[in-house]
Amino acid sequence: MAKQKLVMIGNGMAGVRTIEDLIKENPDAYEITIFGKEPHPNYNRIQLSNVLQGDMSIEDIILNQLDWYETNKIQLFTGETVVDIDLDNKEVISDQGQRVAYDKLIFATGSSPFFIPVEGIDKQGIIGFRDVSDCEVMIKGAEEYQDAVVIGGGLLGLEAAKGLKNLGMNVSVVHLMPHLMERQLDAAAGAMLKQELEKQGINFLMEKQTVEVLGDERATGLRFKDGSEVKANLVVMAVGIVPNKELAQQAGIVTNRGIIVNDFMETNIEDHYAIGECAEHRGIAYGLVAPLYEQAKVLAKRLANVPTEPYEGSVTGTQLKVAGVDLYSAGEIEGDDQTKAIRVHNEFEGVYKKVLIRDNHVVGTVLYGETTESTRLFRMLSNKEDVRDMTSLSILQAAGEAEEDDVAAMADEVVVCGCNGVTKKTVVDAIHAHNLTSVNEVGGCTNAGRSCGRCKPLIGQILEHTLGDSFDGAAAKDAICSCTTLDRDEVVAEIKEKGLTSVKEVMHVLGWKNEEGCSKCNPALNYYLGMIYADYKDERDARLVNEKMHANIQKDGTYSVVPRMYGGVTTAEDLKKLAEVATKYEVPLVKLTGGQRIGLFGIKKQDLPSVWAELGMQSGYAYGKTLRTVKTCVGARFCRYGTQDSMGLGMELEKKFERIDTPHKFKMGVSACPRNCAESGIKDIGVVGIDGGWEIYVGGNGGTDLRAGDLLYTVKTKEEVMDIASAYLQYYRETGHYLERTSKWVERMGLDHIKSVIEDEKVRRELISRIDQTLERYNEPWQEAIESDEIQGKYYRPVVTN
Ligand SMILES: Cc1cc2nc3c(=O)[nH]c(=O)nc-3n(C[C@H](O)[C@H](O)[C@H](O)COP(=O)(O)OP(=O)(O)OC[C@H]3O[C@@H](n4cnc5c(N)ncnc54)[C@H](O)[C@@H]3O)c2cc1C
Ligand SMILES: NC(=O)c1ccc[n+]([C@@H]2O[C@H](COP(=O)([O-])OP(=O)(O)OC[C@H]3O[C@@H](n4cnc5c(N)ncnc54)[C@H](O)[C@@H]3O)[C@@H](O)[C@H]2O)c1
Ligand code: SF4
Ligand code: FES
Repeated sequence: MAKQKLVMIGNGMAGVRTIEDLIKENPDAYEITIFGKEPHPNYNRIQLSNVLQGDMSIEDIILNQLDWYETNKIQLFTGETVVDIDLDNKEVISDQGQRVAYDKLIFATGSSPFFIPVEGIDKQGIIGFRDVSDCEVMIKGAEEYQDAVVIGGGLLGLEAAKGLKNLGMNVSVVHLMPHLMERQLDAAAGAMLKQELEKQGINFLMEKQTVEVLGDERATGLRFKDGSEVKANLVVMAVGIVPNKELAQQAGIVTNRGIIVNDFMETNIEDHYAIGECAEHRGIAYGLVAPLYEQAKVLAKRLANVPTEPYEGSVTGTQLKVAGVDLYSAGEIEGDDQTKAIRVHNEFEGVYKKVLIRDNHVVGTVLYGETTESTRLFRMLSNKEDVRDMTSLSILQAAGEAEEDDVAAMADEVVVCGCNGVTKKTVVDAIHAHNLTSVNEVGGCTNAGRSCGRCKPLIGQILEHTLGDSFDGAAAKDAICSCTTLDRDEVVAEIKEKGLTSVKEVMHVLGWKNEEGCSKCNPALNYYLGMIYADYKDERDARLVNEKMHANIQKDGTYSVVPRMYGGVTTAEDLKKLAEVATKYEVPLVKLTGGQRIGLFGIKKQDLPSVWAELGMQSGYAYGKTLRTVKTCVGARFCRYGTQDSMGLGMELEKKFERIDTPHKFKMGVSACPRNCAESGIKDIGVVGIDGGWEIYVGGNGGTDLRAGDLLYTVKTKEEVMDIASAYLQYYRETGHYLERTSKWVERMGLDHIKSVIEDEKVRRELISRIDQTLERYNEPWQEAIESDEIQGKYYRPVVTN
């Protein structure tokens, strides 16, 4: 018997999830055709905020690669829009003139951004934030223009604003109401959010009604009802969305705000269904994936002819995906005469929690600054749990504890992944049935974690609990330490995705087993945070002892002091100072180091600040995971073989990159001819002068893992050396594992791959720009210690005991 033909209009998140579920129910039920207006396979629209913020690429957010469609024999037409439906003949008609017949038709057309109908709204430079192309326009706009305005201070507007800010624009958010996200937050939480985002450099224009877009062809600004104006060459509309219902409406299907469906996602015309944001169910068109995926399950079963419960609507919870903001909101926000509120407002710690209760049931919650209770409160809310026997404190505090501390105590029916409605039991069953050992594998099997990603740490804990020792065995190989099961890439991705900004926050949010962390993860997390955020405020206490002290501890408990001698060059003045200090403090050993400088060994901890003050020199970071030295030969200035100014280039390199944090220590060498007196062949970056230029070697190592450097490039000028060194160093910073030397990193990444990255002009420029931004954050640590009584008290004064 010929298969029935199923056509779906729209290749987005809700629609494709329906097809995935349908295939699981019955892979052979239909011959499936999908039309997608966008040129991409189905991708995770939720993560567009991360694409805009530069943390992910389009490739990273693809949910179904093209081979998924092929494997499942789905005919996919991308970049093709359905423009009409012939209901009588059951055919869809595309903008490319294609007619495709169907037995059943699904509308999965999503929504479009709402554009406020004001004068000038059709000018250039005004866009929504809905798809990949919008992201591309914004990213390009940020390269050309300075001033961006986002209209709408809701979820989408704030995520757009943060993305544009990260792209280096001046960003103002125009909001109609007195506080931000008024659909999700009350005034108190809204004010806290505004304050945090202002700290992050976003400007707010509250209670402003836009009446006109200024400018000729392109927007130059906005005018408001009160007569005031703001400059803007890029305007992002984020004032809500409108379901794409026109096609259905044209065809005679009943619509209201969206396409009206019953509890089985059926429209008023047989064999015609609607799913996702374009559908209106019991008066609601949802704009979050969790309810849409619930709808998808029901529709998939309906299409597969499998009995299903009806879809009766959803309670939704939301969070904002912006760095440094931890908020959660579900259900009612303000309450009424019948509701009682439990409220905690800790202004000192920036925490606000409100739970609304009516008739002994939680009906709403707003959390700001601390959201560990969100899953539990949401469950109480959606399950309509009776709370009459609970105290107000236990309603607030009971949440989170059991889940966090004891996965074993978590009931089977607890929803682990809110976006995808996956329970603990589903995860555990999948782990057993399919021998799953990683969070990604659980996602592949159950969908848990495949949307916003907030639940991934909890899935990790369930994996660990379920597999016990065998999980440790499977995960330990990659986990950054035994406090977590997450590996380096997962931790970095989570930090970016959730906008985590401190070591403690990472440990807390990602469910560290040991809340203080250990000596492995503390410095590693501090490094990764500093690598991700150019303006990161270093957490000194998270560092290893030598870096914390800014001096190398010796075997007898004393310290060494090794000041910078850029390029191994010193002066009589500096030598005199070193001699005076060595005499005054009775320094037991004055030694030339392997890196061409002079070290003072055996200095008492309490003498360190005064030694540094009297030397008046810069720290040589002989203790740091950073640039140590740039060894140079005398080069063309004095040596008869020298072809280049090796000392000049070496000093320039050292001055530029001193203090930059790297995954491990980093050494450079510059020799002015292939005789290589500065041992450039065994340096992390080694530069060798040749006639008319320089050779740049990378990945060399003269330590325990002896390795000769690989030739990366031959260039003509010093400027090119500086650029390549910048890009190379930054790429190592961004992809290296903490404590991985470049000799290992080059082998892991592959020299050809590194070359291809650096050769891409755009990528190279971006890497250089990021390292330049990061370099701005460093101060001279010895100077800081000299000037700060607090630092001296905390780190260098002896502890007095009575
Ligand atoms: C930046 C951003 C961040 C978000 N963050 C979150 C979040 O954190 N959490 C959350 O739950 N939700 C979030 N959302 C909302 C979530 O992405 C949507 O709810 C979800 O994508 C809706 O799925 P859908 O399939 O209904 O629509 P879509 O994913 O929009 O898919 C519809 C597809 O249909 C195509 N289409 C439309 N008309 C036609 C036609 N005539 N012919 C062919 N193709 C057509 C469209 O081009 C589109 O590709 C976010 C949305 C955005 C834009
Ligand atoms: N983190 C998330 O869950 C997330 C992130 C992004 C988008 N989304 C979804 O995407 C959809 C669109 O988001 P959204 O933020 O555009 O919609 P929204 O309706 O949630 O917020 C729009 C905001 O714009 C304000 N506004 C309306 N008219 C205005 C005007 N003329 N001037 C200034 N402000 C005005 C409103 O007061 C409101 O706060 C929603 O469904 C949302 O749930 C969710
Ligand atoms: S590397 Fe060449 S230029 Fe430099 S000191 Fe040695 S011989 Fe002279
Ligand atoms: S809660 Fe969003 S992916 Fe699991």
